[in-house]
Amino acid sequence: MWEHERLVVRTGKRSGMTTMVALHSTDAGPAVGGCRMKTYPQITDAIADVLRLSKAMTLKCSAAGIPHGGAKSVIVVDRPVTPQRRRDVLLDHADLINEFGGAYRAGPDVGTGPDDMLVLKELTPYAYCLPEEHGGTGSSSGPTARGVLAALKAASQHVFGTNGLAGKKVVISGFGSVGELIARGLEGAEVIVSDVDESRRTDEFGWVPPDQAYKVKADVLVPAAVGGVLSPETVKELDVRLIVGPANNQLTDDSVAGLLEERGIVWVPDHVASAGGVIYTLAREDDGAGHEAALTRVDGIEATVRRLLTTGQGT
Ligand SMILES: NC(=O)c1ccc[n+]([C@@H]2O[C@H](COP(=O)([O-])OP(=O)(O)OC[C@H]3O[C@@H](n4cnc5c(N)ncnc54)[C@H](O)[C@@H]3O)[C@@H](O)[C@H]2O)c1
Repeated sequence: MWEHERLVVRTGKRSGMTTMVALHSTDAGPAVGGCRMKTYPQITDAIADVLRLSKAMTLKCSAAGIPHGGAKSVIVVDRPVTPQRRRDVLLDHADLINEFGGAYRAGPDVGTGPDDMLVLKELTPYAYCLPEEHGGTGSSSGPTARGVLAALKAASQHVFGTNGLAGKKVVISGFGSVGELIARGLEGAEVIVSDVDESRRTDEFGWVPPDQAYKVKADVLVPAAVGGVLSPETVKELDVRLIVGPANNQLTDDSVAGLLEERGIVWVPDHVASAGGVIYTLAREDDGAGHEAALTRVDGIEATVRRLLTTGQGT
């Protein structure tokens, strides 16, 4: 069933590349979401991705109690992206954002960062997370990781009866900017990391090849790479008791939540665990909160997860 307010796909006049915005809902307020720059096998895969991700943003804002709806945008990488072409496609994308008249406000996502937001800002006021030297809050990876650690705190109390994960074995799939910060924040835990990029391997933490990350016997699994990693097939092979991570849209479909429950595996939905970045950014950039006050809001994810796990109600 179609449940989105709007989907607009455009061919950029400067770059010739395809960019799109999916507006899932503005019921709670103007929609926010990241701008993803990625290669897809087919254009229909990009459309499916932007639709799924925009819906997840509505859930994320709602669970975090943020007065915004959900949206997302995608820039489809279908040719080599030279610096000039990157700039051109970002300016094309800014034109598209402006078509929404403020109903969609974009931040960075996979494949984009604060410098890209600075380019958007040349043509649209609706861009978050500019570099700090340009008055923005920069990368949201730190607050996102902090939110996942807050979620892990509540969930470890619920599952293991422990205040933290000291002595527990934790596998992190995706040793990128958020995964690395989570690894460093897990005091006293045995941390095993995994990444498709071998160059991310470090002696600081244990290592498993990416195709083994969802099969290793451990206490906790942290999906911190891509979505669609929890499927009926992968769930059968899991040997963990708890899953909490930042990757968006971890389930291949909603029925997988039931399969995890049947196997006695506690899963904290990604729209709850990954909300630290958006909570922090909006607190600072829209509400004018200071750094510490914004982090206190991010830490509220711990109480949200505790409520979710004890009563089934996240908000
Ligand atoms: N950065 C944020 O503030 C934020 C906020 C909310 C959600 N997320 C989500 O969290 C996840 C991680 O974000 P990030 O900012 O750290 O991204 P990132 O690009 O810095 O890191 C992702 C890492 O995953 C690796 N990877 C890709 N495919 C993989 C696979 N199949 N198996 C194992 N590793 C794989 C990449 O090589 C990379 O090192 C993403 O799904 C992102 O959408 C991030």
